[in-house]
Amino acid sequence: MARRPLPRITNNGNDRIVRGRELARSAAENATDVLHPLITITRGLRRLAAAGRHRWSGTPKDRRGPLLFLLASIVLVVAFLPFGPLLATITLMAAAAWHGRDRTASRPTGPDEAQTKRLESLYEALVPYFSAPEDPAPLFTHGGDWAKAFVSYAFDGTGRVSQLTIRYPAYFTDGEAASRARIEQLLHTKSGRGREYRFEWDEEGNQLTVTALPPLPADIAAQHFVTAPGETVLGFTDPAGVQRTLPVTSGTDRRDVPPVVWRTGVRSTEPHLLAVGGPGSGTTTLLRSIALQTLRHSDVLIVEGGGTGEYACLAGRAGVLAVECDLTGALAGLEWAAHETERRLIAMNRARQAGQPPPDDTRRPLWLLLDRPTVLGQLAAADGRRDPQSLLQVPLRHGRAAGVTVVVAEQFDGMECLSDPVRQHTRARVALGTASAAQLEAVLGTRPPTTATADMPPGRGYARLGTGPVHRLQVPATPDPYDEATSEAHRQAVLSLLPERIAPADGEPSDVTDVTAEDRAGPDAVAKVAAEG
Ligand SMILES: Nc1ncnc2c1ncn2[C@@H]1O[C@H](COP(=O)(O)OP(=O)(O)OP(=O)(O)O)[C@@H](O)[C@H]1O
Repeated sequence: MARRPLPRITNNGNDRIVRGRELARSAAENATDVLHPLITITRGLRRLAAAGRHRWSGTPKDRRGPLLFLLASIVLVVAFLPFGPLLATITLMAAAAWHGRDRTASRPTGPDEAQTKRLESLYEALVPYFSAPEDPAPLFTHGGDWAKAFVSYAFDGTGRVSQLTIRYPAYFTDGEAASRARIEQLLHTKSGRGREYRFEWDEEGNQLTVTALPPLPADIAAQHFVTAPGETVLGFTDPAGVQRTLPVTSGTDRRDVPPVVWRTGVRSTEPHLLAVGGPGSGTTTLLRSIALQTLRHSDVLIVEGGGTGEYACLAGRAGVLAVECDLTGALAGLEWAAHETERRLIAMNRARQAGQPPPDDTRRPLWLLLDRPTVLGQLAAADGRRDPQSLLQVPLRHGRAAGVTVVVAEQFDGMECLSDPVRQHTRARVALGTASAAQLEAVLGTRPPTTATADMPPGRGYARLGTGPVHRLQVPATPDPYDEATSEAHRQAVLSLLPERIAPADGEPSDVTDVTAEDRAGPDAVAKVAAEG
């Protein structure tokens, strides 16, 4: 039986366009090859004419007549010589061809001797990790060809590798953190310490890209950041990491920088934050920066476990419900916050069931900022009293719906004293200062894709929102304006952001214990008590 031919796949318009483009491109390339001498001579003639014009305009007017006469005589002589015009034309074309040649110096291709040595040494160092005796055609072998393994490379001004893409064999265990860490450690050491590197593993393509990162800007101080309500700038990061930039001022310089913006509120998937760092790493500064930003739209309750008075500048300010530094005050403040969260929830639910918008006294967000609560927990345990962290359970669990945000700052050595609800519900994470890989992993849930710098400035670290990528982070400088070591510019920057003072300056802040459960007409009631106290 004769088979019917299969129907041909019809060419669509796109194929024709692509083929047409290819034809046009190859025709243009061929034409350029053929016309190249003509193009060179034309370019040379143009250059000679330009040089002649330049010479003519540079000749003084009184000498132009004799010069013209000389030129005319030469032309006349040449015209009457046997083969004169032909020889003159050939000479002119030769001169034009000489002057019209492409003078752009051909750029050196490939690395120079020192760079080749560096690449060779990197390649040799990688051989033990990227080779196996059973491999019949190893990509990495001693004395092998590094050019086959290094897909692309770049060097900085100092001759050190600034970018390198490495092809590795498919059998390399790139899915194992330990194997990757070994390679990263080796490349970090061999490419030059003192810089930060980003490692991007393309497991599908068996390629690793190493990029040297410039330091993050450490000159940005506290200021009014252009953000929407519910957005808080944690700090600044690499341009590749985020999709937006913020205009900032640094001295007289205005520029756009990429921020790490944390969104809170009903739709946030990371409604609470945990910041962990070593001593002096800048966690208090981060909390101060957050407080100054949120006070524009929210009320803030601060609990300071360290008891060093580093939030004194905020005491008695509009919107600051209390700055609690002792256990009694912290317990009272957090108990109020737990009740307030419940009150808001109930009021909002009732309004929703009645088909009404949420009541006004539930709309202003409430922030609870706790700096080193585990210190207070230890005091409470010694005293046989309640751990202040236990009072965070309701705000952490229901805070998102009730407009209550919890931020906890702790030191690495106090991490194991953090309660389970704090660990579970703080899905926005920040790790500041020098830390081991294990410490960073404990805070961020994964290892950062960048190496640490030997010299971490204060406020430098990493941020991770939920399960998102880990960003390098530099917190804006927001020092204590009452600290004598604070520079005048930074002091003024912070003072200018403080809300107006509504309680006496020495104002031991509010005493939230005065607010009873029945008297909870919103945070304003506490603020009123603070003002009266
Ligand atoms: N982002 C920053 N930019 C500039 N300086 C900073 C930054 N963060 C902190 N600092 C400076 O580093 C020092 C320590 O900061 P901070 O008190 O915030 O650290 P900490 O983590 O709370 O430490 P500790 O708990 O030991 O007090 C301060 O002098 C502060 O001004």
